[in-house]
Amino acid sequence: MTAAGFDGVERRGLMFVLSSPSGAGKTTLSRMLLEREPGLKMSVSATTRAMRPGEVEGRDYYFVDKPKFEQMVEQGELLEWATVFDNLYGTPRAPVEAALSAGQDVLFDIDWQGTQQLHQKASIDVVRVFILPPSADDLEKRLHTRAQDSDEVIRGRMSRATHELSHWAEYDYIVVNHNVDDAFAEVQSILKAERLKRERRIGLTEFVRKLQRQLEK
Ligand SMILES: Nc1nc2c(ncn2[C@@H]2O[C@H](COP(=O)(O)OP(=O)(O)O)[C@@H](O)[C@H]2O)c(=O)[nH]1
Ligand SMILES: Nc1ncnc2c1ncn2[C@@H]1O[C@H](COP(=O)(O)OP(=O)(O)O)[C@@H](O)[C@H]1O
Repeated sequence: MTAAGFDGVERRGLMFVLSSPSGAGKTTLSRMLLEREPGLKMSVSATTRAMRPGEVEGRDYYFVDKPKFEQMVEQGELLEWATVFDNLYGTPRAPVEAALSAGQDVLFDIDWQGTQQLHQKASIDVVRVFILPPSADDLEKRLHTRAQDSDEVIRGRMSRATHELSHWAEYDYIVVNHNVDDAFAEVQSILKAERLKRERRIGLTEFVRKLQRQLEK
């Protein structure tokens, strides 16, 4: 699980989690991060929910039926899984392990239940970021603007938002998504700072020893 940083110091890969009430902007911010941050790979979840217009199999989700999802659970293929809005969602284990061992960081768009499970399994490698909408009105407007869910589904998502929101204090960082560029800059700063943390940079001892030898000459 190692990656060379830009300064050549080897470090462990990290698991970068974005959670929020539905519609607060996780998907938007994830796409921006993936475009601009080399070395970051998206964990594509499996879900039993229906595909939305514009979604692509294998890019947004692996769309599976319930028996297939249950089989994945039984065979230990999921790193974590949970029921959200009456559908099942889970993180396939193999791609995450492969990315981390190839020295990549992995980005997760998962809910608080999945975040808790990941944190129990790999706490020091998990960075948890919670995205808040500026107001309930903005959240509702964003769900309508996205225009991908029926009014009934949007009502369900709004009522679940209160529940998702109640878990905000379990996260390491909180970003309020007023303006997408500002929110993105904040999320990107968190990733950059976390990549520099001493305890992840397992190559530091060797690097500093080398510096000391150079100074002693
Ligand atoms: N625990 C868990 N939650 C997931 C996973 N994939 C997606 N979710 C969460 O499921 C919720 C619903 O996702 P989705 O149906 O795509 O709607 P969205 O909230 O508008 O993005 C969101 O809170 C996601 O973060 C997963 O693999 N595990
Ligand atoms: N800062 C923002 N201001 C206005 N609209 C936004 C902002 N961030 C995201 N949106 C829009 O809100 C809708 C929901 O965002 P999305 O990223 O799909 O949320 P989530 O993945 O959290 O459900 C999308 O139409 C997106 O373009």
